[in-house]
Amino acid sequence: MTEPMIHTNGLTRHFVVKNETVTAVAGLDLHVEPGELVALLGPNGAGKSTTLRMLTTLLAPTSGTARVAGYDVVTHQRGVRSRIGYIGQGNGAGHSQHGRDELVGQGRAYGMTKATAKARADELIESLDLAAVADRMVSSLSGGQRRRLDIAMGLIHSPALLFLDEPSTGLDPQNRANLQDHIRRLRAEHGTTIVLTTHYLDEADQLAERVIVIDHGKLIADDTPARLKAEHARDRITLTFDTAGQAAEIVRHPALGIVAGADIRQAGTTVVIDLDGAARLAQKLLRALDDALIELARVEVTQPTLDDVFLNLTGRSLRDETQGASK
Ligand SMILES: Nc1ncnc2c1ncn2[C@@H]1O[C@H](COP(=O)(O)OP(=O)(O)OP(=O)(O)O)[C@@H](O)[C@H]1O
Repeated sequence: MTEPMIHTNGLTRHFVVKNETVTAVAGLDLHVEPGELVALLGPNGAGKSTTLRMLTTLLAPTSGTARVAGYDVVTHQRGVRSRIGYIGQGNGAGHSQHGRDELVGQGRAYGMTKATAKARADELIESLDLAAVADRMVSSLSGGQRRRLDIAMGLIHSPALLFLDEPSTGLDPQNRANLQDHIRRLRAEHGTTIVLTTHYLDEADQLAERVIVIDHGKLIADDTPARLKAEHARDRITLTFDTAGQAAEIVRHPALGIVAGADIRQAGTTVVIDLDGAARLAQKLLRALDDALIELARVEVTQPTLDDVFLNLTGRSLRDETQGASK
């Protein structure tokens, strides 16, 4: 049996701020297998970065244990560091050098020979699409190019496990999509285990095979995006009427018997119906409403998002809390 890439037991970190104890991470049990692409998702202050900093040996746990890439993060820090890459928030390549030189320098810092470091830098420049800019000053690169160079820096020593702390924050949608493609390719070509933190619900949904949702330092859900949505959220049919009075009438109308078992509520001029299998039932419902001569202003059928999952698990929206960060 192969050893898991990450295994934590009751991982906990407190900070003492002005005589008050802040629990940033509260007893996390995590398990990541080699080759997985996992997203840690949670609102601001949930404990994502603190978790990553403990897993990468940058911060000691207050209690609990963590084994990463075969080593204990407290007793074998060097072992962990030799096998992982870590791209923190806004760190990485310096400004005053050429990208290629930064990469070779980083390789040398890991004890690689000059020739090996150069060959590896060439390989990463190629695979992260940096050929056109690798010989420019780092300070002249765009945000997306900088992020890709940061990732190349984290990969110079061919780590088995790569941690990315909010890789897409600050990038425009096009650069985010491009970066996500590169992350997928890295995994496909090299089998690198990737653990990333993100505020972006769609990023976690599209990119990760497994999403670990953290809130107040605790794990609140851990599964594939599809299963999280199937288990913790339902499809939604939203009916909009011209007046709130019409909407109130519809809530009690027999035509809604079609969606018996659904969670039905009125909000102003809309009637929101949460149920499983909305696509199938929406058609029947519309036919029944039509037969009853009920006029609709608008109909919308939507699939649940990871935000719905978070909302159902915590009663709060992740979207509201992360608005500032998503701009
Ligand atoms: N060095 C520190 N000293 C005191 N408190 C800290 C420290 N680092 C983190 N915290 C607190 O621990 C909690 C978790 O912070 P952390 O940065 O891990 O969250 P996060 O999920 O990464 O948030 P974000 O998405 O905003 O980066 C927060 O309440 C934060 O204020």
